[in-house]
Amino acid sequence: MSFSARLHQKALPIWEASHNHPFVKGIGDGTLDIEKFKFFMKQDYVYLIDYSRLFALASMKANSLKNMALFAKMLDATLNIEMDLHRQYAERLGISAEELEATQAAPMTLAYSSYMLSVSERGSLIDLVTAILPCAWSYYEIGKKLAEIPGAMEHEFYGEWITMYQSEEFGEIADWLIKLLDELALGLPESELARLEEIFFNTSRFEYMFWEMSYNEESWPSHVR
Ligand SMILES: Cc1ncc(CN)c(N)n1
Repeated sequence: MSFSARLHQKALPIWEASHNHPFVKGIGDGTLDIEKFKFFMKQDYVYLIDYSRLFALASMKANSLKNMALFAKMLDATLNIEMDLHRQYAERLGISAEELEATQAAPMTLAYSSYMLSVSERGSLIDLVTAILPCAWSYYEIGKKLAEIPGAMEHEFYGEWITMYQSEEFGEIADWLIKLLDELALGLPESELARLEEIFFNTSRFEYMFWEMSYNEESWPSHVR
């Protein structure tokens, strides 16, 4: 079994909980309360700013010129394609790009981005790739699953979100990260693999918690905002 398949198997119960989360189901059947989606969009935007920084860091830590260029491409795709989806949704919701960028990160957003940044800054390239993989891979899986629901991609509000995450271009990023992880993991001792498994498990948990936070619109208590 490849290392990525081992990680996927270990985190499967968490991934399934994400797939079955009412937030995700609500996007799929079009019933999600727009206020919850608005909360998610704003938090996701500030999350993606730090996620983009990780691609810049990955480019610096990359082991070849080819991989440097690929990480630079992912940085560009996140800043200019994925985040553009957020800017477009924001416009439809009456939020300006400036307001979106000035969103105050909620505790869970801050915890997730800070965890990924600290693991990636302290560790080597494989730590970074392991930390970001659930982000790219699980959204692609969710996108594909939701796209199977008849009419979901044509939904007048949530259709574009599903169309983006099920896209071939988005899938290529996930596939490339999976392949790179498996290459980097070759020959590593079990103690190292187990340490990486913990990182993957943690960011999978954070992915679930991000849906949970968004569904409940959980931020700082109003008196300490
Ligand atoms: C929290 C989260 N995780 C993953 C993705 C997909 N890049 C995202 N936009 N937001």
